[in-house]
Amino acid sequence: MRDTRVDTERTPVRAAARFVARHPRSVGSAVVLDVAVLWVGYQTVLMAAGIAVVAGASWRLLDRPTFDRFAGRLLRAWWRRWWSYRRQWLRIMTACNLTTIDHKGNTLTPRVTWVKSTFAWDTVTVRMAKGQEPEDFEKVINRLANSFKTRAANVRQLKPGKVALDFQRREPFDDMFVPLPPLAESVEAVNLRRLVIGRDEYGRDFTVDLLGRDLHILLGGATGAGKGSFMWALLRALAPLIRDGLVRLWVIDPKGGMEFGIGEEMFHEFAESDKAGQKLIRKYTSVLDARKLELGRQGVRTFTPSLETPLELLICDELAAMTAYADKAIRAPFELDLSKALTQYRAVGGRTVGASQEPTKDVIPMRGLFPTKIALRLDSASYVDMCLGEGMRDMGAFADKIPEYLAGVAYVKKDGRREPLRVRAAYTTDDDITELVRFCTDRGATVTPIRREADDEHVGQTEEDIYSTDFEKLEVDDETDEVDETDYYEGDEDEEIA
Ligand SMILES: Nc1ncnc2c1ncn2[C@@H]1O[C@H](COP(=O)(O)OP(=O)(O)OP(=O)(O)O)[C@@H](O)[C@H]1O
Repeated sequence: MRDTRVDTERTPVRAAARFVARHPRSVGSAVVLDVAVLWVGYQTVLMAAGIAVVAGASWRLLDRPTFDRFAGRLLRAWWRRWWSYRRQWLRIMTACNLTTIDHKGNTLTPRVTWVKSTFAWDTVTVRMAKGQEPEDFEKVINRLANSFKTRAANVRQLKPGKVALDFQRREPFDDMFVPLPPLAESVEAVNLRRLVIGRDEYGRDFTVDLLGRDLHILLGGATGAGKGSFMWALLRALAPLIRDGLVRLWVIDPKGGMEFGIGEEMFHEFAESDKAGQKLIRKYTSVLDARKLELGRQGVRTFTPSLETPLELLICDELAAMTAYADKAIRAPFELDLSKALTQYRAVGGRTVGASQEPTKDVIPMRGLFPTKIALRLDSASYVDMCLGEGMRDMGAFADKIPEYLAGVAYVKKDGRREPLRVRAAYTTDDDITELVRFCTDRGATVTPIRREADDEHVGQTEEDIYSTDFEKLEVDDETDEVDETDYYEGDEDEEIA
């Protein structure tokens, strides 16, 4: 049986030309090295190589994530391409029945064209042999994973004739304990630009920047994936500011308060039904509209949380219950208000965290407005790009491959960063939540249970009224309401401080 990847009538020159064409970088590096040896002598080249190795090793030791981002993954991809994949390729392809025979009886073998490597996963791009289809690889995917000694593997068709094989080499969170950071005692100990809520795959703190990059956060995850752990870890990181009235929580838990009912006392507003949630967000937007007008009048352009203008954090646990499954009369105004919350309150301290089991466009039409997206374990591969953005799964965000036992593990995509990052949130138990609530309310409860109020401004309205919500008019209305709103909130804060 002959290997026909190279022509039967190959000459050394043709073989060499083909090799150069197929491996331009490796051949280029070898040529540069040879020229350098001839030019400056091998001692100098050896010394330069030694310095480069020591510098690289020190960089890796001091800051592994940046080393990995800029150099490590290239070196690893190059090494793994040669050592792990190409070296044993023919043997494993043959053993897994992934070769075909052409009309002349020649054996055709799939060919590795590219290898990409992240901290935990390798992606091997393969040109299939004639007569193959992606299903041929799918059928033997576990055999491939075992042959290459990887934990898991996965096949994707990239385009006709090409597939990507993803191999998971390691699972950093198997051995990494993610501790719950201790409660900060004072406001001064909290940095809103670095709220620690977990660890990343390198063992670094995973932080959220509520003043800059992470204005609004969308969490996508199947049931039990651990969405709650991200939200509670964030609240825990904000604890002293919540206690002192510098952060106010507006929480919508439309599934009857299953997730957040336990923390009701520490919330400024709490809604545990879709109807109450819609009222809550309406109130939220009117408060921030009023603030926008007021700060605009004063010419204030940079937001600093204060007792007069606290950071207003809106949390919605199951967005789908508000945007997809609620009555149209609730859904339509909620979507308008949520879109407004995501686009208009950056400079006046409005922040939003939303969670959903189905991060599809139908369910969350405004998902593109969340600058930070976190994909926990998802039910389907197609949800990954829907949650994190186009092409993120190809870049290594295999959220659909996160095993159930790794609750709280997720891929994060932040605006301005190309690659997804794998992280795990610290887990907040019910006892930790009780401690948190006690801590945040020891100077007086902050909750104003909106759901118990009977002032539903939509009661008696027709669907048409609600659809014709006019934001310009709303702003005028807000101006009229402004004094009431401000009085109402300042009163609340004063009580808390006293
Ligand atoms: N960060 C974490 N670390 C370890 N275990 C976790 C973590 N987060 C969640 N878990 C485990 O997973 C379980 C489910 O978590 P959680 O209720 O937060 O999921 P969820 O995504 O909010 O689910 P649902 O959508 O059904 O509310 C928890 O009871 C806990 O045992």
